Amino acid sequence: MPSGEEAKKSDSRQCCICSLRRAVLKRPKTQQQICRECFFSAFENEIHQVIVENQLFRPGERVAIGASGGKDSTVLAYVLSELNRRHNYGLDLYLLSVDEGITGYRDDSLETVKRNEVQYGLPLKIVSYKSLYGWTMDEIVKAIGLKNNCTFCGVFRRQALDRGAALLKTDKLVTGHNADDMAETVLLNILRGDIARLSRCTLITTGEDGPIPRCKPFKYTYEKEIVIYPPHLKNYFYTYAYFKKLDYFSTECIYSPNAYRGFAREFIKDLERIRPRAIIDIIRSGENFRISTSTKMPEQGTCELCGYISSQKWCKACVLLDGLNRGLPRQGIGRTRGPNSAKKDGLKIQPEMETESVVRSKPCGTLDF
Ligand SMILES: Nc1ncnc2c1ncn2[C@@H]1O[C@H](COP(=O)(O)OP(=O)(O)OP(=O)(O)O)[C@@H](O)[C@H]1O
Repeated sequence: MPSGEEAKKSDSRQCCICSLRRAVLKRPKTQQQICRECFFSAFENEIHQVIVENQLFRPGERVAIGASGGKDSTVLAYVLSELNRRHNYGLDLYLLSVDEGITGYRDDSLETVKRNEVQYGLPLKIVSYKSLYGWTMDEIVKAIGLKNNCTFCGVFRRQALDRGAALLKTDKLVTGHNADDMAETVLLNILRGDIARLSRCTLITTGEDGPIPRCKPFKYTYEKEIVIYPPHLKNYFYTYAYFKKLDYFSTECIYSPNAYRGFAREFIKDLERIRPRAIIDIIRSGENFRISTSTKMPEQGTCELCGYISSQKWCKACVLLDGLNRGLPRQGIGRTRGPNSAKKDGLKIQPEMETESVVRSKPCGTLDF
């Protein structure tokens, strides 16, 4: 909620868009003082424009919405079903959830998605790590500990969403990644010097050469406009999810001490406080990066084991799974040697080699979307 002073200020102002109603919020993205109705229109129209200008969908397509029950994907499911109706996109929308097997977190958020299924009238499909990989995240964390578990979760989720979308026979998968997520990822890929990921992380649609294209309709949508800003940061905003009274799950993952990403996030929030455009500027910088034609890029192939897209002999999920199943849970973490490099140069992986490189690696989870 805004402080008393902020509330008083906006009480006395008229909406700068319609000049009819009282302004009830200052848009984080543009700093305009506007009324609730104009905020809804501006928020939804911007997303509609992004969808149209980038030709994200074609009439008749089946689209899976990656639904975690969290703020972004809940707002995405709501807005996309509204826009689909209003603008006759002609899409068949589905909710697709991945149950990572995190007791006390994902089981609760899945209850939210089950309610969203009824509230928005969208069919729901749930796929689980246990059924796809034979492991839950609770079991993985027992094997690897809290450090680096985000790597497993990110890699497995990516594939799980693709596999779920294939089961639903959808043409596209959309996720609720927002502008803040995008800016963070640009920054993290720069910090890691990961040219290949940097060149594709700002694309609104990725994976067109893979099993299923993925789109991010919230690419330019500020997190602060999606949901109320965390109260501990002392900055309160009435935002879309709040005004629309949407039913979402707001607890952080109990296994997410992803410190490196957390620093990037805080850095971007600090920049945004000084200059709200900073988030868009970072995304634009990412979009404008050009990789020299002489830079060697990884070639896309398929995993020898599971057939999933991979630039190595084994995809990352198979490397991680192989490590888990052989009691070497650190295999494939960071820049450790794994079956891919071992196969290439005929080396046998020694646990001590892995431990040494794990110390140098940083827990970033996956920096791809
Ligand atoms: N368990 C899941 N099942 C289905 N989709 C998921 C799941 N986890 C993440 N996603 C998809 O990936 C997007 C980004 O997820 P991430 O956890 O990085 O960010 P988030 O800001 O917490 O998103 P959200 O608020 O939607 O949970 C989500 O918006 C959603 O579309």
